[in-house]
Amino acid sequence: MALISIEGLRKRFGTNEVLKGVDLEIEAGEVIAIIGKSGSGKSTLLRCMNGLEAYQAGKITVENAPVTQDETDLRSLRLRVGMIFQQFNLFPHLSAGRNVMLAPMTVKGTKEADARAIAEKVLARVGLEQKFDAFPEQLSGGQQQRVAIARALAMEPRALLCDEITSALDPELVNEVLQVVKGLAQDGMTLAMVTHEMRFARDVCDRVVFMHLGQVHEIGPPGEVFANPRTPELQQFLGQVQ
Ligand SMILES: Nc1ncnc2c1ncn2[C@@H]1O[C@H](COP(=O)(O)OP(=O)(O)OP(=O)(O)O)[C@@H](O)[C@H]1O
Repeated sequence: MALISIEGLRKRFGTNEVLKGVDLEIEAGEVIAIIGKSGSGKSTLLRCMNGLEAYQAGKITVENAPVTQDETDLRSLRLRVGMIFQQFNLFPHLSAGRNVMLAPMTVKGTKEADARAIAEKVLARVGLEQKFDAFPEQLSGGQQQRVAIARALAMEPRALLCDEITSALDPELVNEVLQVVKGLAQDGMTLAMVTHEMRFARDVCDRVVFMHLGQVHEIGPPGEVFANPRTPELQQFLGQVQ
């Protein structure tokens, strides 16, 4: 049984159909890179998986529970699936530690002392155990994104969805964030990443999903997808990004 299962997913904004029947199964512990041209529907696919966007047709389940816009379903989904965005979205008036503590305290009702212990643990996991009391403006972009990853981890999710999480960073800060994600992958976290980092996709991911015009156009292990693209669309895309 796949951890995340997507069947015949269709999503439109007004008359613009952005996802045109997406099928995808993600197993527990799998690391998936979602690649494709701008506008091919990558972000929309992730946002549908996390209940941030409603969809018109098809079915998404996480651990067999349907992803819908129903409040109860959404609350249970938030406990199981975390999402990290291009923008870090930290509260500027709260320390790194407090940013991390907030999620379990507000969503799960975790007591303050327990939330603090969780925050210390997850900040250590992203290499920021020294930065509990630092405010976002005192941190680099890479460090802020690592706090955002820690905040997602504080919910003890079954899967993490990452939407271009290094795209807002200066090039020299990209690697420290990717290293953290690589560590999570090695620890068995289920990950779906929309990314432009082809080397990361090749080195770390189990499978690569190439989106084109709102559909999964090619899918397979990176060794196959990058070395032997079957369609001209993927050949052209790889020619542009590599
Ligand atoms: N909230 C929205 N309202 C209307 N149209 C939207 C909305 N979000 C996305 N779209 C449209 O959906 C299409 C797919 O967008 P999406 O962001 O999923 O693509 P993408 O592959 O992630 O692209 P990028 O790499 O540029 O982020 C685009 O045509 C976009 O304009």
